[in-house]
Amino acid sequence: MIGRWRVCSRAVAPCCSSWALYGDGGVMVPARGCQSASVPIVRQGTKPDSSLGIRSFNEIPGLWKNSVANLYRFWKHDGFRNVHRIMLNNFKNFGPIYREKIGFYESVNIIKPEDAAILFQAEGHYPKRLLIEAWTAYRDYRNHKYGVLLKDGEDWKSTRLVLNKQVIAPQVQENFVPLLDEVGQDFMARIQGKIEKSGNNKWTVDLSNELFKYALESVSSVLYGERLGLLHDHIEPEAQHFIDCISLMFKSTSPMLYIPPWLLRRLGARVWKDHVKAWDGIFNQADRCIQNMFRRLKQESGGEGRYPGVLAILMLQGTLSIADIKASVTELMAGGVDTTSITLLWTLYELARQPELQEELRAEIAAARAASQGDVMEVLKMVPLVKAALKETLRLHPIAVNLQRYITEDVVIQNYHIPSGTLVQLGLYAMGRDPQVFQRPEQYTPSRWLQKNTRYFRSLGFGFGPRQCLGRRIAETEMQLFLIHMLEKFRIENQGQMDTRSTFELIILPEKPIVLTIRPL
Ligand code: HEM
Repeated sequence: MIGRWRVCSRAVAPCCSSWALYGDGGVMVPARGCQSASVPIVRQGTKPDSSLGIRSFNEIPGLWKNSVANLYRFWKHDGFRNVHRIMLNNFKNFGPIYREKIGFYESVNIIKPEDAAILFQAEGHYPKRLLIEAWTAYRDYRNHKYGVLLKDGEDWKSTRLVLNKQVIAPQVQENFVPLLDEVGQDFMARIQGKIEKSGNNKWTVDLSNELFKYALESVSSVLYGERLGLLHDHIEPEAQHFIDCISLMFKSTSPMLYIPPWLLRRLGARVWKDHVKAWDGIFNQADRCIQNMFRRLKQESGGEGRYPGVLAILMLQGTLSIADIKASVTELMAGGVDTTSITLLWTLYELARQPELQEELRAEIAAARAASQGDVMEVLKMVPLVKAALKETLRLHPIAVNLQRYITEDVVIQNYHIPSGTLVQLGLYAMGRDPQVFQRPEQYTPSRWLQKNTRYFRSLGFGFGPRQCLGRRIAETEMQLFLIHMLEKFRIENQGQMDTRSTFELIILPEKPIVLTIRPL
């Protein structure tokens, strides 16, 4: 105890709150004990003690005193689409911690890995992100249940624990691999077909819509154990509509982070109407897939040993209610499209700029193929550079601009007292580009992740702890298989494009189309 404050140097390793660890920083199932480490955390107390030199919450630099003026300034600088660049600037201006209030959105923002460690240590047993009111408002409006993404407290935890076992536990990967590998191979056959059709031995294209289809086909095959057929030339209009709705859902969310959805709804604002239209499309398509699945389950007596998909397993298991399963499966489907496809697009963009890196990756993949004698699971264990490339993409082009938690205890970060209940955000985009955290951050260098001691609270693209990305296992497997197949068959070239800027539409995506040329090896 120091004064009224207790300083605790408990573990800030990637494991806390009595959950056991799965993979890279993943904390998934209840377990005993916690690892040890050394970051001091103020655990209790109501007021900062100036005799310790700890500065008060109100001394944190930033723009938080006039939230309406801040909203106006933010809107004038096209902030809705520039959140990531504004954060980067704020860290340059205010230093490694700043406080902000824009409209009704109030936060403390941090950038250092060691501060991220303190943040996640203080996330409590039921980690909570910023509630995206637009998403809950839609569900309340249409009377839909909340799924794992939006649930809270014990309700979230019990659902998440059931889902973890089917979606993210290491042992489920072998169920997914044959399905995802098949989708990967079909995608490559599709590219080959396009190249042949072009008549000049190459295909020059903005791949984004193709990648959306690849991602939806992949996630659906895992969720429903069945192919949607999106990699054919003619796809069902509902499937394309679903893809368009996901983009619209993300795009229409970002203004509603700062302006309450109930107000926009009352004003009959376009953004609210678009948002409803988008979620309606998402829920309708997910419902169609779920209904098909029900029908199939009733008709089929036995699955001849074939993996039936996450949805069927959850239904047969009967631990969650049908309404809960539907809500979470819809969210998994919605979360599984733009995230992986945009990450793959950025990866191809970076690889197109570095032909020699493509060769290095090809050599690694060829060696893994030769050593694994046709076993895809084995190949996946032998491609560290492929995995590092995806990490590097998420460093420079993270899907989420920040990671957020409402802290459940008082902490001291950068010598400022932050009271329990505050929304603290780790600037993921800004951290990835901070030269004090990553040497030569502007360079795409996957091998940096192969060096020892580079990972301490730095590789956080999928979040951290028990509330990290639930779809991580699917996403990683899907993206690794994609790169393996792609690099085995094709060379990726760019069109001499200058740097492509990114824009914020709740997730970070390229501002303009990325046009690539794909040639057979
Ligand atoms: C490159 C791909 C992806 C990235 C970078 C990504 C990133 C993230 C991040 C940063 C979070 C918040 C984690 C936190 O707060 O600690 C998250 C949550 C989530 N993601 Fe992903 N994601 C990806 C793919 C997917 C896929 C493929 C799915 C579905 C199959 C998915 C489903 C979810 C769900 C359901 C949550 C909420 C989990 C919860 O609240 O318990 N994500 N994701």
